[in-house]
Amino acid sequence: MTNTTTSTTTATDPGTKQFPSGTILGYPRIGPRRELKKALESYWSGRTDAEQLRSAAADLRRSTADRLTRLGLDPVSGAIPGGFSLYDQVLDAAVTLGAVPERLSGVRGPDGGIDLDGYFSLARGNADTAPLEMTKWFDTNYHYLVPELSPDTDIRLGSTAIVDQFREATADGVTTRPVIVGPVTFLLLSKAADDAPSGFRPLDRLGDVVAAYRRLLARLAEAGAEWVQLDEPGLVVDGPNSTAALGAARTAYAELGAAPIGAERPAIFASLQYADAGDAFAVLARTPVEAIGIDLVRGDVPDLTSDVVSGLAGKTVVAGLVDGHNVWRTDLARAAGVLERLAGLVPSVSVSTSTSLFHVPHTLDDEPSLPAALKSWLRFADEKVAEVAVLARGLRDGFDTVRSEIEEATEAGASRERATGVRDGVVRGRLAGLAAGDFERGDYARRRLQQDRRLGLSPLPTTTIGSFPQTAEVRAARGKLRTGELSADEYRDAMRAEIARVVELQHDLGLDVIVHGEPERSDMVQYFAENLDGFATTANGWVQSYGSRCTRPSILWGDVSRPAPMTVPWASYAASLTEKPLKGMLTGPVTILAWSFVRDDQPLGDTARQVALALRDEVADLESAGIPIIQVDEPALRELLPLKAADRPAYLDWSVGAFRLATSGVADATSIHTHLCYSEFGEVIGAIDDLNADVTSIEAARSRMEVLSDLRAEGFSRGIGPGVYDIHSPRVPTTEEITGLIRAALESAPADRLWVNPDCGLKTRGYAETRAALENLVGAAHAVRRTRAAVGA
Ligand SMILES: Nc1nc2c(c(=O)[nH]1)N[C@@H](CNc1ccc(C(=O)N[C@@H](CCC(=O)N[C@@H](CCC(=O)N[C@@H](CCC(=O)O)C(=O)O)C(=O)O)C(=O)O)cc1)CN2
Ligand code: MET
Ligand SMILES: [Zn+2]
Repeated sequence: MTNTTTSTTTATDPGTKQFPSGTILGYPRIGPRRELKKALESYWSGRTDAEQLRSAAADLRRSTADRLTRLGLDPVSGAIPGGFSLYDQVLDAAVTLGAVPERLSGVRGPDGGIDLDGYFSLARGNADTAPLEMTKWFDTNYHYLVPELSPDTDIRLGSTAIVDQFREATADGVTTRPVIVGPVTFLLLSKAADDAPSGFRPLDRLGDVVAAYRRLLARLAEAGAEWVQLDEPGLVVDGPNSTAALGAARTAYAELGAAPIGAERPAIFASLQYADAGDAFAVLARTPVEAIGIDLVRGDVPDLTSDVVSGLAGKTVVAGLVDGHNVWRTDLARAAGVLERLAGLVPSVSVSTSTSLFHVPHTLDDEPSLPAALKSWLRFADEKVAEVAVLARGLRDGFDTVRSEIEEATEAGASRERATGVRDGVVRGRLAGLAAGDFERGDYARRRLQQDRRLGLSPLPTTTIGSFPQTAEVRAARGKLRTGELSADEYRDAMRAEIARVVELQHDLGLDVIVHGEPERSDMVQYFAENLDGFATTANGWVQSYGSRCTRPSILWGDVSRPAPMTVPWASYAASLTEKPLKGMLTGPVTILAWSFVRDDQPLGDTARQVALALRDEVADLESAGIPIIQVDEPALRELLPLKAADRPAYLDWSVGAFRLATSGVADATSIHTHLCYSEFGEVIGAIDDLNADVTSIEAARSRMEVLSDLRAEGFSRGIGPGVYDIHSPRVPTTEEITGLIRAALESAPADRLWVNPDCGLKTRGYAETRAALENLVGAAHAVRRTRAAVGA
């Protein structure tokens, strides 16, 4: 193979440094052993002070820069990205712009700035104010904070933390590449504040936002930054704002690029991520940015018309060939091929990850229990950095110089294809034998009649979403099981004791439908992964989900089957303690996929149906054990909705199909519930109806029941439980507030279909607030029942 890139560097403006040949778009912030989580939680609880938090964060940034240097990124050419955040990168962008909504202006310090506690109040709320809303970052399980803008939000360079961090690294001899969410994506991810006039769109503030970014870039240039990365994944998403977004990108980057490079700004690297670059690539090619990043894991090499290629003069195309969002080893031969092809087409090419690596765990080196064969197919963040370094060396010195690394990767891929467990004839045979009837239940009216008769519930039945607070004692017991300090029997007894306490609490509170409380689950996906064949779980593979909260996504590597019942003993034990109906609790196939790292060697729909069949067996066993209600949670149904409109119908088809396959084996008298949260459901309302669940509980408290009118418009006519208690905050809602929400819900759904429940599970809450809030929830349901009975409704 030949090296075609060395001659291209001259195309770049002589004032501009060449973009580094290999880089990553971002790196995990939480720390290999969750150092940031621990520092944050200890600061929030008052055990440590601001200075200790600042120094823990600085230590983390320093050890990250050291590690990335050791792994082969150049410490002085801007190959090492900044992009650290104490909580969230979108919040950081908002704070950089000083963009604090009027309702939260109390978080400003005396000098008008936002100090550490103000920052955390925006993220987590305080005694007086609700925090910014939190929602999913593109199609991932990471949650960002939603900035609120109005025509008079004060937008100006409000914080220079990003400049300070650049200087901090420089002092250590590392020239980083500061990273910030780009101006257009920032506005696309923002929402209009409640007090904004109707018709206002955040994009209307583009001029002010760009002016503030211009000042930020000037400060970075002054500090010596040669490159800055502006993340613009918002530009690749199909949606009602797509056209406006591309127009805004033209304006924003013409304006930012007009400033003289070196003196007033660093060279600009605009990165597109999470999907095919589509039209955004050509748009950016025509702006005066110096580098454009594209996701070549999810997307293809862009159309390189002569017009686009001439726009690329002086620019570097940064090819995202190492997957930032999944853990499989890169097919280096394929990646090298793409790089060589690109190098022949455009003036200058570099290699990178497809997205920031903060979606994957730190390192495989801290996973002694993962089987060696599986490990040889995997790459976590550090190992991916090494892959980038290999490809960059190939680009610079010719791919012959990395021949052995390429061959090793090819061999690992071949061994994965042949490995036992990757293909299981029994599982495949079962899938091949599925018929249309396996996805269908009986007529809803008949189901409803039989379930009503069996359950005998009052109108507006009360229930919870499944989990009760995960206490330190419960987690400690699981810790002791792992270390062998508790035997399996002792652990089972500890969980049973917890279940008994939770059932008794629900009796005390007067809840109508009882749950076992999920104490045995470290996580609602990991628990099932631990009990199913085809999955592996990690010891330290933590990934940030929001703020200090992390998950250890499981690795779905082979064909999936269920060796034994997973939840039946817990549910049966809980049922034995109560006369009231017990609701069994499972995580649905789509959510199990969404929150795991999933094999990339077959269509997701096939994998989803395998998981669905395993769950179908569990549903059947719960039914045989006499459990009358089975809830199958699908909070991630919206999360996996493809960013490209053309891919959505096929996704909705397989995702809805997998849920139906898991739940359609039951008799009419068995009630199937589902639960959805953490998303805006507008775009998947039709799919929610198609799930064909008897009852759907859905997050609604913060949006004051908005979702109900959408459901009504869709003709949704089965049971519905809009959340009336926002479990994301420790605040206890009053009986009056909840009564108000139930009455609001009654305007969109009749009383005989309405359930009363919280927004989501209670695992992150404490017992004191949980008890108080549920007391008010039951009180509110009873109050509404009484007034309706009095007027004969
Ligand atoms: N996978 C997933 N994604 C999700 C959700 C979810 O529940 N699961 N919910 C939504 C919001 N996201 C969330 C993500 C994480 C957490 C969360 O609370 N995570 C916990 C960890 C939960 C866990 O895995 N717990 C384990 C391990 C706990 C632990 O830290 N153990 C200690 C030892 C404990 C001891 O001995 O006391 C240790 O390893 O150091 C367990 O209970 O077994 C945390 O960050 O603190 C909540 C919501 C959307 N996405
Ligand atoms: C993120 S959805 C959570 C549903 C689960 N049953 C729970 O209550 O925790
Ligand atoms: Zn939920």
